[in-house]
Amino acid sequence: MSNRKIIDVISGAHIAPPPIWVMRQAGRYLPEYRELRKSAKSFLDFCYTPDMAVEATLQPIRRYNFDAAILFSDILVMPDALGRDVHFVTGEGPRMTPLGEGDVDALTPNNVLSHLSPVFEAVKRLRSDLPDETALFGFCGAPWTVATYMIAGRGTSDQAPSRLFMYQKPDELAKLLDIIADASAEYLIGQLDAGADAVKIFDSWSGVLDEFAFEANCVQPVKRIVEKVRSARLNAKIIAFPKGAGHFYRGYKEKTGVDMVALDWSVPLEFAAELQKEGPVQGNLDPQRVVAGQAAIKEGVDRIMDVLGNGPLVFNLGHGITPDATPENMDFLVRYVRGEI
Ligand SMILES: Cc1c2[nH]c(c1CCC(=O)O)Cc1[nH]c(c(CCC(=O)O)c1C)Cc1[nH]c(c(CCC(=O)O)c1C)Cc1[nH]c(c(C)c1CCC(=O)O)C2
Repeated sequence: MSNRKIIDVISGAHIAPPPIWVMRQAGRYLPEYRELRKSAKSFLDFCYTPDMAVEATLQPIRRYNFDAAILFSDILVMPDALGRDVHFVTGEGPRMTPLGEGDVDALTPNNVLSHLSPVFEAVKRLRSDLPDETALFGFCGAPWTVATYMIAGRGTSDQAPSRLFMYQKPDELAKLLDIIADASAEYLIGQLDAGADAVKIFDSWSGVLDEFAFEANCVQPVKRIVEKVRSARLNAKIIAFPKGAGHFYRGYKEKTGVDMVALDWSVPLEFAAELQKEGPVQGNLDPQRVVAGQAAIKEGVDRIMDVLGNGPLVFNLGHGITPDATPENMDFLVRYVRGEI
């Protein structure tokens, strides 16, 4: 047993009430985040300034004493470190020049660790600033999800440009996924060495692929990262979030080798209970319930706890909290899950 509950659950323990943290727990629903954000030149500057990244990470811990803090950063620091021109347009999202002819070969994987050294500095400071019982998570994007932004140059609703790229340039895609996977493994090892207790791989766009493409573009690259990280750091705790994987959640833990799988809110609870027999699960409240208010939160939490509460569970939302959720509703969620109200 460790003194960090979430780490015990990731190792397979059942803890009641379940430990809780929330995807995007540092973010625009918090007034103190919006205030801090104003002082940053750009979103990437925010991520690369350890003082700011540390402060943003700690804000939700001060308010809600979550059982885990997640490093404040973004999955798109990876294409930035690989030499693409990443920027964030306020109110719209990330932008970069779509990959063109020869661009994959021109990526700069050897620069990644030095480019991302401010992130390691933030992790180091966080581990010493956080309460001892609060776990610290590092993270990266999964290769497929990161690749979708690099190929399209922006977020799209169905990743049609990346699916087309996959059929037209399969070798180019395979090369790209390998480059991102290897750089991401190094990046996660760096975060673990700086003090992260566990790392999470976000595959937010795994739900747009057929069974063959899911296996090749989501399962295999995540497995590659897990193997590389574990060959360097045997006991690394690794979580993955293959959002929208649906049926493909079955067996995902075993195939990739991760310790815990995060579930989106579309996963039926009875199916989630079967997945929980494969190992610990995290999830999966619809974030809109935290916008809607107390009745919606109670109903959703009760349903999850009825079905998943007797096994290894980390309570979380099924995706990130949205900016229109209120800090008061978040407070209610945390206290309700902890049985304080
Ligand atoms: C796909 C993805 C991205 N980033 C991330 C993912 C995977 C998880 C998911 O699916 O949500 C991951 C991410 N992004 C952010 C974190 C920080 C840690 C935390 O969860 O609190 C994490 C873990 C901060 C952020 N990343 C971003 C913000 C908002 C930007 C701002 O504050 O100006 C935050 C707090 C920007 C971002 N970053 C990304 C997009 C599409 C956007 C724009 C959409 C939006 O604005 O919500 C890419």
